[in-house]
Amino acid sequence: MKTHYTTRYAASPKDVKSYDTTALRDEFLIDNLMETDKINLVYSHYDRFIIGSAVPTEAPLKLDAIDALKAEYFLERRELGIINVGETGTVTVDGTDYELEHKEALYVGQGNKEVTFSSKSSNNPALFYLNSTPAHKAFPIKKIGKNDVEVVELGAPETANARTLRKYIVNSVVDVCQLQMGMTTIKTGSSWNTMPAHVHDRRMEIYFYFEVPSDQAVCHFMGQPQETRHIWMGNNQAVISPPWSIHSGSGTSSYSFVWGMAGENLDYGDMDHCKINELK
Ligand SMILES: O=C[C@H](O)[C@@H](O)CC(=O)C(=O)O
Ligand SMILES: [Zn+2]
Repeated sequence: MKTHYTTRYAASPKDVKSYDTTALRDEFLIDNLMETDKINLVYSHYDRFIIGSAVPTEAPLKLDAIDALKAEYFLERRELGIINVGETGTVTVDGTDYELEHKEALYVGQGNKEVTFSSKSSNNPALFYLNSTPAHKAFPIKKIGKNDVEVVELGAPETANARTLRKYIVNSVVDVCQLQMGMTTIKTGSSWNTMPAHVHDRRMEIYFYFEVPSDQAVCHFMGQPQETRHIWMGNNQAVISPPWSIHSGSGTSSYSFVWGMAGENLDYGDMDHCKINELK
């Protein structure tokens, strides 16, 4: 079995105030993604969101039903979003192949029994980033190519937050139960994502940072708006944002990240914005 998983529990903001660097990283940082020939998953108790990666080289990798699900197969009561941030690869769902090029996505609805991942070239593998949430309705599988995404330009160079946001898995593009996923790329010369910061107490969120140069980093900010903490992050690392937490980062270079969320509603724009000069 090549599907590995660890569990993360939910934390109270009262407790998180007293966390030191190690405790904060142990609880919220995910730093074992994109290991080759493995499917690595984190089962979070926030909205029972699963974060993971699949990097097949020579042999395909099969998504197993991890014990935490107590299900016959992984998608028995779940839906899955996949974004390929590597080279061309194929996701096979119950015998049907879906080829995903760099930055293409696939939505796989509840009830599909077998999901496997393979790469076109074992030397330049696909890097499949995975987000999965509980689902109570079976929606059709849909591939989201580069031209299917909704593109939004945000920010400005003067405020160092000029960025392009691409909505891949949102309910105006694909029918979903509760999963939302997209990708944001910071423009050269800008550093901030999600500034002004926001919270959405109805939904948790995961940021997966990639395209971070190996000698650079992103300083990710979390916590209640008047009680923030930071986590320094490198390439191919993800961070869990509890519903009560801001999620915003500033990089030492340009970078990209995949955002994924789930919870009470499917309204992407439902955010409570924080005043920048009131953050603490
Ligand atoms: O709830 C929405 C999410 O936090 C992200 O989509 C925000 C983001 O990518 C950005 O502003 O740069
Ligand atoms: Zn958000």
